[in-house]
Amino acid sequence: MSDIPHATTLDDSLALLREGYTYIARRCDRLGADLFATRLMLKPVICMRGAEAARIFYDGDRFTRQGAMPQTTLWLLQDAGSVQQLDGAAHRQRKQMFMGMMTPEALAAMEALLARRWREAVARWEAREEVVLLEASAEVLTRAACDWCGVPLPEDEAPELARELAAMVENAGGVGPGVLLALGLRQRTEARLRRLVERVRAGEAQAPAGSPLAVIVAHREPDGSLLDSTVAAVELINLLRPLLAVNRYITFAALALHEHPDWRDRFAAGDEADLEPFVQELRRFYPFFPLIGGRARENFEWSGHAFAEGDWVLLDLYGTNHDARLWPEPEQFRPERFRNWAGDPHTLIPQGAGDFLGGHRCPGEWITIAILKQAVRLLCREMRFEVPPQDLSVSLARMPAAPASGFVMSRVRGKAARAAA
Ligand code: HEM
Repeated sequence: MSDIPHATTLDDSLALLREGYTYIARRCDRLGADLFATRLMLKPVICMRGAEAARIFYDGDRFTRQGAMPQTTLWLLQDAGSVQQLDGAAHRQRKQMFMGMMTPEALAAMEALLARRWREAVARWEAREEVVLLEASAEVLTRAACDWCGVPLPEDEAPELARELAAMVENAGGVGPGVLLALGLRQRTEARLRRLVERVRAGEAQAPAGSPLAVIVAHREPDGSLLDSTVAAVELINLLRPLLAVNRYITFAALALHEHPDWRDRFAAGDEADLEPFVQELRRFYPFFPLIGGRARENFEWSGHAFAEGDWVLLDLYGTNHDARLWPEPEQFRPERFRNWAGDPHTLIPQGAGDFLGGHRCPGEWITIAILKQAVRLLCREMRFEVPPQDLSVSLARMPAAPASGFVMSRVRGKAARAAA
């Protein structure tokens, strides 16, 4: 690794924890390079950022996700046996299963389910003095996600499942006492979904026709076998958990609308011309996944560096979304920048880069955008609320990030209540 700059310290784990989302970009700026070598958790690693780095990392079959993340992060997020841990033809076949779920009709169905669950929740929020949007939207999304997936969820179990799924996201950073608790909760969720898969296969429970549950239960591996029931449960969680995780973007949407009331007024008036640019800017601007890890599957050269099979590499997602060469004035929230955006797959990369089927780009990107558009409509057009004094700061050292207060709303009133008043 002597051909590329090295970060100066012996091990940078503490610096990564301290600097969070800005860790890689700061060093790239300081070293004047898009890649550098360092050590994390005492292991050698190459960090890189930028559109060209994203292309190298995502296009082709150069990297595997196996052995590329701390174990606890893997267990809490994608887990063993999941699509993300597969490579080559096996990955493509499983990924096709996910992409097949993301039809325009299915996205529209999710928008409708979200609106229904949101309206029900607003009626409950009206009775409360204050509502923390980060938590409240997690529960709404859990209900909508289960509806969408075809997973039965008794009314009173939604808060508990929301807590279980949220704990997986909250603790994915892999440090702190919450990790063990989150792992325990995850085992419970996994066991519940495994039983559901087994009952559907035994004809004791119904999976709605065409639902993701029905698709996963019937999906076949390249060798023709059904998915093992544990793997099927893991892939169901790989729908439910990230669908809930969109609560962070919804909370950031509320923050952006609060801080840029001109946008809120436009959406409230029904002007949706810039709704998609607004949502894209949300995904670019606000922190979510800081980085993604991979291990080289082959020897290759890039940017004057010889990568060897087995090398551990981290790609900076947040830093690429804030790279001033790609996004002028990156620290300004400016949806206008997406008005005529050509859709380059390697520059806006909060959910990965490159191609969906050929690589590990997030299959949930379109549904995330659909949910966010609908959430902006619901926040602006279906309810009124006040934003009491609170700490809305977003620490870039905390991964995953969120406004410190979780975005507290008071005096929530829904459209129906407003019309009757
Ligand atoms: C909440 C917003 C989301 C963010 C920030 C996000 C982020 C990401 C990222 C960065 C990756 C790429 C991982 C890699 O390169 O290895 C990824 C992959 C994945 N995401 Fe998402 N995601 C989100 C929502 C979703 C949703 C809504 C779903 C499902 C409905 C989903 C399901 C998946 C799956 C299954 C993969 C693995 C894909 C593969 O390995 O081929 N994600 N996500």
